Amino acid sequence: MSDITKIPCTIITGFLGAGKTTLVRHLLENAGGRRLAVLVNEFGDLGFDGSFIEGCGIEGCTQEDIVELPNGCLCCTVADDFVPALNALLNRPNPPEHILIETSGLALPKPLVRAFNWPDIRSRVTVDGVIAVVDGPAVASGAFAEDPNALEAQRAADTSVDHENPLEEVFEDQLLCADLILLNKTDQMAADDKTTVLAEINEHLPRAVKVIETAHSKVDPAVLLGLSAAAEADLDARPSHHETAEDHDHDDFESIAISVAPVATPEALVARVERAAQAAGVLRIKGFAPVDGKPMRLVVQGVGQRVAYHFDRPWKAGEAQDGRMVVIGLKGFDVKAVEAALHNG
Ligand SMILES: Nc1nc2c(ncn2[C@@H]2O[C@H](COP(=O)(O)OP(=O)(O)OP(=O)(O)O)[C@@H](O)[C@H]2O)c(=O)[nH]1
Repeated sequence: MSDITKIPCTIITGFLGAGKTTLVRHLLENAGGRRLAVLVNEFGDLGFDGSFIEGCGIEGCTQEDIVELPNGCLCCTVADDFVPALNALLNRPNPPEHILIETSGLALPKPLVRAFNWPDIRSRVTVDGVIAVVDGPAVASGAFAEDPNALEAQRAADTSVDHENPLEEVFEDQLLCADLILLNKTDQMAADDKTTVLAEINEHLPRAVKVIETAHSKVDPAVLLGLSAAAEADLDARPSHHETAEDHDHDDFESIAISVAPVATPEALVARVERAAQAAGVLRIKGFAPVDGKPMRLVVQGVGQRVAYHFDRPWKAGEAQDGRMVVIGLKGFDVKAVEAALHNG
């Protein structure tokens, strides 16, 4: 059980585009008066999810409650970024009652959980629970399944290779560390697919972990917060492909930011992003752009081949109306094709 004098932290993990930011927003909107703070970590170099959450307009949620840790992997920058950011939250005159940590979709959660044993913070915080958000349709489409041909080729080249593809490895690590799993985007899944995906998730789990089906990450906060898992004291129950932060680098993935010019209509940018998403190795595209004659900022994001858009907020006075898209992909993804698609349509 967790110590009630420690501030509970919930780690939200889940692959790129699974619905983590949507979940954080939902929890903030339904905090029921509880003082929440959010630490957001990004893989790409554009602080982004934080800006989505900041723009939420949720009552009681101020800019200082959202702390962004851009550029990289939380678990690898524990001393430099994570511990100081957490300490800054804890040292506030009115510290949060519960902290949500949204990890990058490519982060492995276990090293982050381990970081809660750092002397600086160990007596002050505890991991209340690790929540893994699963992109149901992506799993159903085989996005994380191992490619038998690739595996065979890898094995032939290197007998030490014990795992499948890097996507499956990250996906598995996130499930293996979870105290609770959200099977999300069920609004886009047929009943058969749900059964298959639930079976696939269960296959990966080393222990009994509850799976909740959700659409748009909607789940009662009372179910998610207050699990009292004290995960940092329970690391052995959470096997991982990478047991230490040193043991994992991010060589498997890379990201770039690309400037985009103002567009005439949202559909014009959506069409470009759809084409860019077809380039080999692309996993996630998201960003914003100005639309001719519109006072609002257009947000466009793609997960796999599915692209969505909305206007999130008015451009601020004096803010440069520069369009930028962040593209995350497997190492060596076809950057030229992505640039051509985003620039020329
Ligand atoms: N149809 C459907 N769309 C969803 C659902 N949950 C999230 N989305 C959409 O999926 C996209 C990605 O959602 P996010 O919440 O940004 O996902 P994320 O896990 O934070 O993404 P990264 O931070 O890039 O890893 C957005 O366009 C969401 O609106 C869902 O349950 N159903």
